[in-house]
Amino acid sequence: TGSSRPQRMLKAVQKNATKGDPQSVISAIDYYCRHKEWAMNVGDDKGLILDSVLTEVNPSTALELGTYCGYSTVRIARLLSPGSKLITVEFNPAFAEVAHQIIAYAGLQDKVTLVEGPSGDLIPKMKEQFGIKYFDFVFLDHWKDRYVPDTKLLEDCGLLKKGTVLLADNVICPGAPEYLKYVRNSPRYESRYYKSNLEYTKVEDGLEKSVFLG
Ligand SMILES: O=C(NCCCCCn1ccnc1)c1cc(-c2ccc(F)cc2)cc(O)c1O
Ligand SMILES: [Mg+2]
Repeated sequence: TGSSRPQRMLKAVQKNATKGDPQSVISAIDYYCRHKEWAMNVGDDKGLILDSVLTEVNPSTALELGTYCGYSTVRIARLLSPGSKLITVEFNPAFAEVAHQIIAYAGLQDKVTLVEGPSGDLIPKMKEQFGIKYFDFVFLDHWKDRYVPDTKLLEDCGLLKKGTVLLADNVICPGAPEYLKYVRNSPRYESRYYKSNLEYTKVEDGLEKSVFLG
């Protein structure tokens, strides 16, 4: 049988990027997805917003929900200070397999723990299994109808502290209307919308940044 879109993306990285150079991996994926084959990476436009929020937060422990092929995993991990850790959760084994290889190609495997499985089951195990007290930063980029239940789960499991930053992708396209209502109406969050565009297109999309107030 033929290759998958993630496998073709990996091939493009292996062909066009330099091993151990995260920026070249990011550029190779952006070029491929803009000129050859669209894919649901956060992309270069929203990626710049992700970079700026990350640099501002400078998290010691970060969580990503929705690894896909590891594009945003590489964007996040390349900006982490020495000793900081990123845990990334992927439900789809085929996606996780490609992501492992792209993260390793970028040379960032020591900063990243990729966990396969349903986020709803894994979040309650974070403290015991990964020795996490709380997360300083959470990037939500998985199933859009899981943003609210998983945010509530993170609260209930005591994984958020005063000042933890949640950054959610796709709040306009495909959209996460319940999530926007939840964080914008809750007294426990201070939210702000960063307008941008859907990766590699002219369609509007954006990121919602929500600071947990404790
Ligand atoms: O569905 C998305 N992501 C979740 C993928 C599966 C997550 C599996 N998982 C991981 C952990 N727990 C569960 C997504 C979709 C689009 C999109 C936009 C327009 C369009 F026409 C088609 C698609 C753009 C994105 O940026 C996205 O992120
Ligand atoms: Mg997304």
